[in-house]
Amino acid sequence: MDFTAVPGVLGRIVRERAEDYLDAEFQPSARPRTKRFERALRLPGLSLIAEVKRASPSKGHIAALDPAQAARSYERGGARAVSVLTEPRHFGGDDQALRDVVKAVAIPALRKDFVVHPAMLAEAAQLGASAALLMVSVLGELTHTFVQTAHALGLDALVEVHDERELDVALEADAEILGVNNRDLTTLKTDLANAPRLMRLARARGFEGVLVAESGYERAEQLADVRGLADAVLVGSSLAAADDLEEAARRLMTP
Ligand SMILES: O=P(O)(O)OC[C@@H](O)[C@@H](O)c1c[nH]c2ccccc12
Repeated sequence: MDFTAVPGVLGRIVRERAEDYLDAEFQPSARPRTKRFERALRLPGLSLIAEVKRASPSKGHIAALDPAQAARSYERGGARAVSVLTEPRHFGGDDQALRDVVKAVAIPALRKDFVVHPAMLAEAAQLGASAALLMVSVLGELTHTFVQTAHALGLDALVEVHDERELDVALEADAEILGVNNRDLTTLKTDLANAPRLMRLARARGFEGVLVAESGYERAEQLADVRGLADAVLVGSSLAAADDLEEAARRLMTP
């Protein structure tokens, strides 16, 4: 795969990840799909996917979280799933964080990384994740193949889009769980109107799967626009930076 055309900050990260996995071998081990992640998001009301995020390109250092402790706090605060960043250079993640979280909580875990190689999906399954993030901005027309690979490994795939063109690709790829990112990962600018707009468009085009609004949420009032539209919301920085993660999760989700 060639990622020279991926622009901005995203391009840099993706090329680094491609280099990391240059010699990786993909050894598929088929597993039945449990759809644990998908089912958690489909529970009545707006589901919270809370993210273990220690740093980011837009915020720099966020918090020196202990992943297991953080995930337990999120779970007590009502989170229905936990997202764990495993990207090491810009997000302070690692594989051990995911392993620790899976052991610590009963709710399903999402591997959050810049997936550029199928070996990263096999790894996600091995580490105990129930789902993996797939970004259309990175995978383009290969998204379909990666969705199929994730499913064959027993994983749910959260297919992320940021604009209308990417939405078309995701729908063509038979995504079952669609994430709309409010943040443009090439410029790091966030616009909270983006997720509601593209989620409405997805429904208008006949998408019947699960919808996830991603990024930039800091206060309960900001969720008004996605209630009744999204099945779930993915929140990282504002929760991770809080003194009391459990309380922050609960407060954010209380309308
Ligand atoms: O920290 P925030 O603004 O609450 O955002 C969380 C999550 O949506 C964000 O971390 C994210 C969304 N898509 C990604 C892709 C790669 C890395 C990170 C992300």
